[in-house]
Amino acid sequence: MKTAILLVNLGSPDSPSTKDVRRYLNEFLMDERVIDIPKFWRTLLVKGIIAPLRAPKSAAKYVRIWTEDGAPLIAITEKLSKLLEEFTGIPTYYCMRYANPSPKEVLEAINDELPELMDLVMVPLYPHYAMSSYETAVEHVKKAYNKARYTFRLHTVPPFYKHPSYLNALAESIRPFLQSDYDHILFSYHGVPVRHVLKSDITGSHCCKVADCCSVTSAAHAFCYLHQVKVTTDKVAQILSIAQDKYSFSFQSRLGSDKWLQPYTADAFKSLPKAGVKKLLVASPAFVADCLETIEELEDEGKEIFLKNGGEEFTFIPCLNTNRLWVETLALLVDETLASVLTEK
Ligand SMILES: C=CC1=C(C)c2cc3[nH]c(cc4nc(cc5[nH]c(cc1n2)c(C)c5CCC(=O)O)C(CCC(=O)O)=C4C)c(C)c3C=C
Ligand SMILES: [Fe+2]
Ligand SMILES: [Fe+2]
Repeated sequence: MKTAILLVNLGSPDSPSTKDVRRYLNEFLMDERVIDIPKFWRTLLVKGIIAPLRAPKSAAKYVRIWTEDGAPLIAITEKLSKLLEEFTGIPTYYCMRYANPSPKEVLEAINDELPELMDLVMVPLYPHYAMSSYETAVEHVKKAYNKARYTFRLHTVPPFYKHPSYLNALAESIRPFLQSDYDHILFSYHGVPVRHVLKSDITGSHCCKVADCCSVTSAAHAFCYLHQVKVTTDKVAQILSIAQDKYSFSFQSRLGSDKWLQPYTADAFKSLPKAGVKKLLVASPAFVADCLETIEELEDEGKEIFLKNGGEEFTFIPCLNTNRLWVETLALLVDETLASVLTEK
């Protein structure tokens, strides 16, 4: 085989025990692209405060979502990898940014199992660019790849937030839910600190500096999480003919006291019922696999907040997971990346 695929996702703890969750949180939050403060202060903050305090609480949440196949995010990524291999006929592997399986061990396995390999296509399983998700995953895999001096080439699928095939797969996964008598659909994205958006602005003068920055054409958009989630939201709403006043977007999973992108999802769950939204649909397009942040934070906690504040029906729309159109989208993204490499040659 001359070509192979490597899916890269975020990763989950090895088990829902407090010890494994603490180890996972330490690795995750010590990443300089996630908590971007000097290493001395990051170490004090993460190892001294956040990980020890958060680990038992997060572990209890992981216990609630754990399945017989393990962590949902990993189990879904594994199934997706098998389906993609079946569909494309191309050997497909997966690794995680944090915890296991690590890029190092998977790259070694690929090298051992595919001696003829010439091109490995890495697919970061994030539709949108953020330094704390897409960028860190790509750089981590590249570091392991460069260290080992493999003979095969490594190529990377770019963020696909506005790729027609991804938008279509997402829209079709949402469409059946629109048959119900809903009042509003909320697109809830994982949040990031506003500072990260400013840092990723390659022009240094566009994001959050120009009025209505996300709508004004700029080279900054290639790296702007805020712009990209807005594009995904509007394009999916357009495909599904959802009226402008029937949808909105928000950001979840805030950590720490920094200013993160707003509006916050938890605030939306409180305010929407007061604005007359009794039947709510919630989609979460920043995640392509259901995980702690969707099953626990949206489906469980989110529903509770919404119902407590006067909401009547809360429906969570599952992530793309192992959806057939999503598998086809991944195959297309891989094909297009390989084609662009061949054109460059
Ligand atoms: C869009 C993808 C993601 C971005 C961007 C992102 C940024 C980000 N995350 C944290 C802190 C945590 N995130 C946690 C879980 C988690 N995050 C993502 C994706 C993105 N994170 C996923 C898919 C998951 C779920 C993992 C799973 O096992 O199911 C957690 C761990 C759980 C918890 O204790 O809440 C933390 C911590 C920061 C600080 C950040 C940007 C700076
Ligand atoms: Fe996160
Ligand atoms: Fe922007």
